[in-house]
Amino acid sequence: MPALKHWLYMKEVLIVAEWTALKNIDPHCFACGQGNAHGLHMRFFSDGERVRSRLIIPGHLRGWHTLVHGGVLATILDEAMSWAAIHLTGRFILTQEMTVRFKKPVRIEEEVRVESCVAERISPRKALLKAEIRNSSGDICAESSGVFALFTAEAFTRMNLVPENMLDAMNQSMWRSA
Ligand SMILES: CCCCCCCC/C=C\CCCCCCCC(=O)SCCNC(=O)CCNC(=O)[C@H](O)C(C)(C)COP(=O)(O)OP(=O)(O)OC[C@H]1O[C@@H](n2cnc3c(N)ncnc32)[C@H](O)[C@@H]1OP(=O)(O)O
Repeated sequence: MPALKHWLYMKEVLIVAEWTALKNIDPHCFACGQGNAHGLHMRFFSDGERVRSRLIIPGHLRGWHTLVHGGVLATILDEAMSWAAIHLTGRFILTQEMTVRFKKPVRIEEEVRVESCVAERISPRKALLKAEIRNSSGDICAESSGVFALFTAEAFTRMNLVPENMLDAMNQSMWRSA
């Protein structure tokens, strides 16, 4: 897949940052699983400092009338922070806590973009992540911050949350691009 290009100007030197598609090995996740019939089918890209995705939120995920349900926006933010935590720290993760600020309504069937980054590596086992959702006009509609627990493969294995074969597949491929 051709990489998207993001142009950054720093100290008058033009740097081209490649946005690389990130590999997903779990087809069932509600947010990113490509095989989940009821899911959001999010795909992620990273330039090495940020992670981003864009999607159109389907009509069955509405709250009031044509507005996207706030819990769905929280899921999108959680997922974006999770992928940033995984791919930018190189660890397995669990969301430990998150805060969401809903700033503007988002409409169903409208394209939104979400972008996330690591704000602070609090300790070897914790990171603070941030994410924001923008509508098609570029307005920030929702933003979040969250504390993520970071696990080595060995520590994540001890948590016994993911079957061993899946853990192996993740371990072999999670930090490679698609
Ligand atoms: C995920 C990997 C994916 C790989 C990806 C491949 C490609 C991508 C594909 C697909 C991506 C999908 C991405 C989806 C992501 C979605 C995110 C979610 O929805 S996560 C679900 C919601 N969150 C929870 O369910 C957390 C529930 N909470 C907890 O489990 C605990 O609160 C926890 C672990 C976060 C903190 O535990 P405490 O509050 O008890 O903290 P303390 O007292 O420090 O720890 C107690 C003991 O727990 C272990 N422990 C805790 N944190 C640890 C850490 N960071 N490392 C190692 N061990 C740890 C240690 O044994 C520790 O004992 P000692 O302190 O060592 O004596």
